[in-house]
Amino acid sequence: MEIAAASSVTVAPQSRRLSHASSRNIGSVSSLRFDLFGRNFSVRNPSLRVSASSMSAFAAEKFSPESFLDKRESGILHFVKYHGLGNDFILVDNRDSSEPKITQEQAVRLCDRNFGVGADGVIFAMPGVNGTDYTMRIFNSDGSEPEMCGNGVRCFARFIAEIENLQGKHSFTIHTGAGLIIPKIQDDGQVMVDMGEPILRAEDVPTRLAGNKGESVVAAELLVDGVSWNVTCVSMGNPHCITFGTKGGENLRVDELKLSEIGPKFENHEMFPARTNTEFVEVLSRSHLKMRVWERGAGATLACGTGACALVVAAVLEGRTERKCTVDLPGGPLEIEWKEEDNHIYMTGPAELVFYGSALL
Ligand SMILES: N[C@@H](CCC[C@H](N)C(=O)O)C(=O)O
Repeated sequence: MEIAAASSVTVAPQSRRLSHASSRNIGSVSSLRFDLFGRNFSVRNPSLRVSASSMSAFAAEKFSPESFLDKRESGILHFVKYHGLGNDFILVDNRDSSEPKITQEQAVRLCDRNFGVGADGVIFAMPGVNGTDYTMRIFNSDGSEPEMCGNGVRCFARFIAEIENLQGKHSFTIHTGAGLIIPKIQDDGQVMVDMGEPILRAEDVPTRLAGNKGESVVAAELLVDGVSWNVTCVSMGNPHCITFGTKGGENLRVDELKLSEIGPKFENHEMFPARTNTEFVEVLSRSHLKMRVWERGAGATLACGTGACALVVAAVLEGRTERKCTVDLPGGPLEIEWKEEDNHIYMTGPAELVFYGSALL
């Protein structure tokens, strides 16, 4: 049985128990809606029996993902949490507006793993522009706004399929800060994304390191805390600094890295005017790489899709691998191919729904 309780239901703020002057037992419920401090709340499967006094009790509409997302109470954000290989996001249905439903400060609070929902970022599904189906915007967990997110766009595709109630194979055109991105949901649920072309011109990455291969920065020297690292700089719309190790040093063993010490030094290095994401990479074979990432605005994450694409480009430019590679990230593998015929990078990997929720703003 589902019950929607109108505003005449009162809740004792401290005990959080329904209070009632005179009561009429209306049985056990599987879903309850009520007002608290002027806000509407939903409780599924409440372990209580509800008594109604002067209130009017009536059957609510069925509690389903669609009706859940359609509610627009002020002060409450309905969201769906997804992850792509452990890189996790709060997805917001923003299809009715080109302004994000929450501020960057609110995103920081929601992403907090102790005081909020917990996520690496918040992603907004917005109306398309210039003939595209949708626009994707994202706030990092520190509130900054990146141009693009690879794992996020796979989650975005699954989210759209969910809220548009689409089944099976689907493809969308998505406008992002990195231009047009086209994800395709495959039969097995994995998402293949045309991530477009890499940007290599130093100024456009952006990096202040001087181009050493034409205008690109490939296997160049970057001094970090007195240590000389070998870096290649690639933008996938967002900036990446890729390193396979120190100058003249051994191949990196990424498990041995002190990522939280070294990561912020790359992220905030003066050579990166827009800060940078950094991928530390170990070459396992000419088609198999292993990486750990320190993300701009989010720190150590379990996966970075744009990072995996950028590092395959770097590995090819440095002559370390073929153009098609499996990249092992802490959260699992991604398949990446940098195609010669169109210069586009294709990324294939999973995106999983974790839970639906509502958060107080
Ligand atoms: N994890 C993402 C990248 C998210 C944006 C990044 N932190 C930035 O600031 O550029 C991915 O999967 O690509």
